[in-house]
Amino acid sequence: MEVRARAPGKIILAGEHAVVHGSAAVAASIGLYTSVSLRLPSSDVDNDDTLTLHLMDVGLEFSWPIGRIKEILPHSVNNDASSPTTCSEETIKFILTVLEDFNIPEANIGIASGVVSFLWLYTSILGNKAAKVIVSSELPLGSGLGSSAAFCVSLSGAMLALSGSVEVDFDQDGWVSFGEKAQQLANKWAFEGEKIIHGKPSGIDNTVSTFGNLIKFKSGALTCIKSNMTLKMLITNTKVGRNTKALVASVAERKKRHPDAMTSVFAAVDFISNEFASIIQSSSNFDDDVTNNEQRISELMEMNQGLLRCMGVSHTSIETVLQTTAKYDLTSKLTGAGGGGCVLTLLPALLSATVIDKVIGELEQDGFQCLVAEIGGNGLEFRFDRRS
Ligand SMILES: Nc1ncnc2c1ncn2[C@@H]1O[C@H](COP(=O)(O)OP(=O)(O)O)[C@@H](O)[C@H]1O
Ligand SMILES: C[C@@](O)(CCOP(=O)(O)O)CC(=O)O
Ligand SMILES: [Mg+2]
Repeated sequence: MEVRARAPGKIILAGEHAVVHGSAAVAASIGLYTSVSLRLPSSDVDNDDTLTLHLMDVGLEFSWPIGRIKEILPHSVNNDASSPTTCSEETIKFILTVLEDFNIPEANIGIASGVVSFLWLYTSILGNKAAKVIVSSELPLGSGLGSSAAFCVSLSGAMLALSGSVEVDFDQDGWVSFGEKAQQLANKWAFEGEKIIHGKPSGIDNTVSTFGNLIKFKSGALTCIKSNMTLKMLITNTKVGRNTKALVASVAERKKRHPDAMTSVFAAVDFISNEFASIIQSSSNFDDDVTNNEQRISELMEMNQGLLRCMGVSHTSIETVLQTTAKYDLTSKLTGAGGGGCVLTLLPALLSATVIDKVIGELEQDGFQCLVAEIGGNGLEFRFDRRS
């Protein structure tokens, strides 16, 4: 039996980092997906009693005899897919030492936390069944577009679909969404996976990846944003690698050193995100309103970027993108954890295609990679392959 699941990446329009400290943030799913194929052996011939994980994006394959899985993660014998649990620091460290056997190349060392996350989710949701799992993604990894959340959400979705603990319709054709209860459970499990990769995630990335669309998120609570404003954002990948866990920890350290100043910074971000959400929610399609709203959004993005600088998460590559887009009177801000990664540039509705092509040309000349992605599409979906 084979199930496939896919979950989208995201952009954070306002409020990254501050959201970890209780401020509001606004995010949207994007039309780039991480996909998982999960196959349980259907016959004894198929069953070689191993759990295999193939990570296509980094060309790595991991395999464990089921007996070894029971030794490493004994909770797999008594797993309970319906109650998400946190992997302890001790267990994370232990699994990381077990992964040393695989000699993961230094360039891909960040992948180890993704593998720990996989093992935790798998053994918690499906116990110690043999299986072959393949993951591939359209998202750049470690670039601020939420690949870690899309990884955890798509894995949780595929695992839950075969766990017997949520209701799924095996007879539907094509990609289908889970029901509300299954979505909630997949989101909770994905959050547990994100904790292993991010350390202290806010939960915004897994939530927007699970439910899709445009959301406002504050202190774990989600508000769906209904908007008829066509928001067009250019996404520029600086291709400077960074790690969300380290950046989130560096902001927490800065908060410890300057609690009052940082609390004020986070409070300012809260106002920015709330205003951002209310502009896109209330917008009309009259040309004057669109231009006026775009100007307000552009100013909020500029202020948010300034505050992200105060948090210490900008980077020279990000500042270069900002300077290039400013030459064309366009406003940009980093998205996600910063420190490199991706930058968003607001593309006003009346901006000509010629100008857009020129900006993209100049950014690509500097060695950056530009993406134009659909904003606010579907969240987690699954499909069954009946041939297997
Ligand atoms: N397709 C994938 N294959 C393997 N690991 C992945 C994949 N997508 C995400 N990951 C895990 O997530 C990590 C990147 O997460 P993170 O630093 O939060 O950046 P972002 O979420 O912005 O892409 C990777 O180092 C890896 O552990
Ligand atoms: C910095 C943060 O706000 C977003 C991180 O996003 P990403 O992993 O860089 O895609 C952290 C979080 O909210 O968990
Ligand atoms: Mg991430």
